[in-house]
Amino acid sequence: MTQTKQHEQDVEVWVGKRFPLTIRRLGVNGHGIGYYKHKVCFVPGALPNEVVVAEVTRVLPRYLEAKIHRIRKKSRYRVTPQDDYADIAGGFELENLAYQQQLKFKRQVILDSLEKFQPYGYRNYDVRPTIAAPEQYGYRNKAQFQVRMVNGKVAAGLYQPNSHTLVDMETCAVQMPRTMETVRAVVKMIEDLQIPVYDEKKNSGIIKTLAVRESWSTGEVQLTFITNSAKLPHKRDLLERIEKELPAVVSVMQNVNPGDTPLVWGEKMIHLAGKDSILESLMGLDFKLSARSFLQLNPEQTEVLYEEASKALELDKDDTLIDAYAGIGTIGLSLASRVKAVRGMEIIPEAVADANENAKLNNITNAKYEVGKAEEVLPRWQKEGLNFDALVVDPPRTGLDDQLIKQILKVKPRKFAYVSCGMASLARNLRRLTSVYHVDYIQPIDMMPQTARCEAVVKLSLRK
Ligand SMILES: C[S@@+](CC[C@H](N)C(=O)[O-])C[C@H]1O[C@@H](n2cnc3c(N)ncnc32)[C@H](O)[C@@H]1O
Repeated sequence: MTQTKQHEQDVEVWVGKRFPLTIRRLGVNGHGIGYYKHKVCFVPGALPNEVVVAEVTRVLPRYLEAKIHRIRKKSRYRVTPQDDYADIAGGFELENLAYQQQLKFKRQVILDSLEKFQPYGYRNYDVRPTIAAPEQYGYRNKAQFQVRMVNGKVAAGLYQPNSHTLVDMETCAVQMPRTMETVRAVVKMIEDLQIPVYDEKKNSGIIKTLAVRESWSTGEVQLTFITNSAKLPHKRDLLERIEKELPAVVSVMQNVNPGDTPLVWGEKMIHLAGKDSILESLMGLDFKLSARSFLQLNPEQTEVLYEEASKALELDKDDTLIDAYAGIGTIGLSLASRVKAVRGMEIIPEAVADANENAKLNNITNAKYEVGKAEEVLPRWQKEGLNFDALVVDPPRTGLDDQLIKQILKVKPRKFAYVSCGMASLARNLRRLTSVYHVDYIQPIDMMPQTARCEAVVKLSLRK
């Protein structure tokens, strides 16, 4: 195409322009994708095979973003979302799509990532059908909502996609009901007591975020105020009301995270009232859970995920298992009775303290956790003479660190399960891992219905 033609096409598109668009497929973020004059156009909420009238919301050099102005031809898989704001707030991209199709989409995301990164032999991988979640709503154990003033009132919720416009969420159907009841009650208390909430433009005010986590097994709730400073005005009145009005809240914490930072959590924790943790039970074990520690968001499906990790490892009594990126030790501890020893590492100190305490709590004497980066701790353990046969890794969405991959390729543990929540990083990591390992299968598991997020367990074995 000549430069002049390209230019003519660009000026033909502007914010607000409307045109009919056929949706060809869903992108990794769950947004509908169509092509307007050969340019990719992302339309949140639009489904494959639909024809919509799209209204452009953003023009970028390589693609367009648009919203649905009207649906001309509806997908037969379109369903009515339970949340009014499903199309407004970010994070519920698939709420319009029938659940069976959501499961297919999640498997397809894996296939697309493999196609993009092309790890060795990828065309022959056994990518299994996605395991469905038992509950498609009401499963999520943690609400982490920003708190701001919206139209003169205290609001708590999620941002609109690509913006800092907060959607005040009075309900949220994917959340466990008690997490939402707690958020709304606390919003009212903040409003009544006139506690200043954060203003990012002025970097003023105190309460930035509310994090509410509920234990699936015990019903205990932990409430954390994430604040702009260690000061919390009207603290005594606030804690009194929480105690009186919210009996399920057994732990109240404050996390201090000053300034306008992209990170939600800061380093400093202050214990405000009750216990400093809540108790969760998974796989027949009890787990103490601190506010900053990671726990899977769908506890019921977590048991399925860990069972899949266990299947992929095929452990036996003489194995030493490394639980890398361990969180509070849920994977390693749930497998400890099947092996000789478990060693694990994790970067959040409170999580490691929880993991070691959780071992004691469950009378597990063959498991030990350490604070540190997997890529640094593992080589040290090697130098100290630790031999291991089995490895489970469960990294954040960014995937495995390069140094860790190098180490794994050197040590070559026989049994290796990769639990992944980032399909692009998984496919990228497999490119390197497959120089030594064979991908026996990839098992997708739906941990987060209504969202585009995918989780998978990969069974790897040494190449012959
Ligand atoms: C996806 S979570 C998995 C936690 C745990 N396996 C579970 O199932 O609950 C990833 C964990 O890795 C930790 N982490 C992040 N980077 C790390 C690193 N370089 N080394 C060790 N742990 C890390 C995070 O703090 C987080 O707890």
